[in-house]
Amino acid sequence: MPLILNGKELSETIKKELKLEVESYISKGLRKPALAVILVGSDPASKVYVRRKKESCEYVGISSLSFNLPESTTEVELLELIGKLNGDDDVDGILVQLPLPSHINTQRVIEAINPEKDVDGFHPLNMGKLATGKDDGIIPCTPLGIWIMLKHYRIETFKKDVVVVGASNIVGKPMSLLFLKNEEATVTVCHKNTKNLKDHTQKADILVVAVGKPKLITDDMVKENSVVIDVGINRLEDGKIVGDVDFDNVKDKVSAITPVPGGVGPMTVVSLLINTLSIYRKKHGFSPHPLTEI
Ligand SMILES: Nc1nc(=O)c2c([nH]1)NC[C@@H]1CN(c3ccc(C(=O)N[C@@H](CCC(=O)O)C(=O)O)cc3)C=[N+]21
Ligand SMILES: [Mg+2]
Repeated sequence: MPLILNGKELSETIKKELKLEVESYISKGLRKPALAVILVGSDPASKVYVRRKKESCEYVGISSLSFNLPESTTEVELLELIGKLNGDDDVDGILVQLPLPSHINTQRVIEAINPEKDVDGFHPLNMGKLATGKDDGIIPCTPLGIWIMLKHYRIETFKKDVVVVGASNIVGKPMSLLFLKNEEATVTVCHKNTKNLKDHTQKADILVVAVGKPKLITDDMVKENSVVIDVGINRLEDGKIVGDVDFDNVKDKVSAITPVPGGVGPMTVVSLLINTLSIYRKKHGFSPHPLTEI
């Protein structure tokens, strides 16, 4: 059996530590950290994710301010709310749940968030800082969560051949930039126009898959004893949630693998808390959060 990278368990351990950390700020007389969560519309999956984020905030002692806006909200109304939250000194982080309804320009919304409050790290300034190796930006939650998980399990990344499948702005691109930081690993990014996916994935010491296609990755596509990180969240017709990797088919060939659910997803949520605390720490004259140090 491979090592199962248990993101659920690790996220719970980290949340307990974050709870103690927040208690220490409160006992110094500081205010509670606060995260504003904006949800536009009523997509069922988005509602589930937002609820998870809010529950996790409450557990560690971060106030979560909910803004549940109707599907009919205009872009101008959303931009006005963001402007108000940007100017509110008691709000540390702002998260706009994606995807947004199609009548709203997502990029314009992301760029309206004060980059210092951009807990998702999606603002071009934060993406640019990650791309240029500057350490004072915010790292997107899924890549940060994966990095923390790899380090926790003492999986070596230095000089490894990493293959990232999926080139999205929220996972694939920032993940590849993180592995490239300090010239840590050799990175290949594959996407829907990659000519022969298997030629690339077969060479990966660490394979990260973030596409959204059940069973995309089978045993013939992975290298023996490699590490497989599955970011996919696919809901099947029977309600079951599976990743992009055919877990049962691949598991006996690899040395470590993340399950879905219980792998990357919970690490994404815990990274949102870490990013919120990091912003709060900087605002109160502390160093960035140690878990954001790459
Ligand atoms: N602005 C923004 N930031 C995000 O970070 C963001 C977003 N929008 N939109 C949607 C995606 C998706 N995402 C997940 C978070 C947690 C789980 C998670 O906790 N998954 C659990 C449970 C899965 C389930 O039951 O649905 C697991 O994998 O074990 C999954 C996916 C954050 N996203
Ligand atoms: Mg994310």
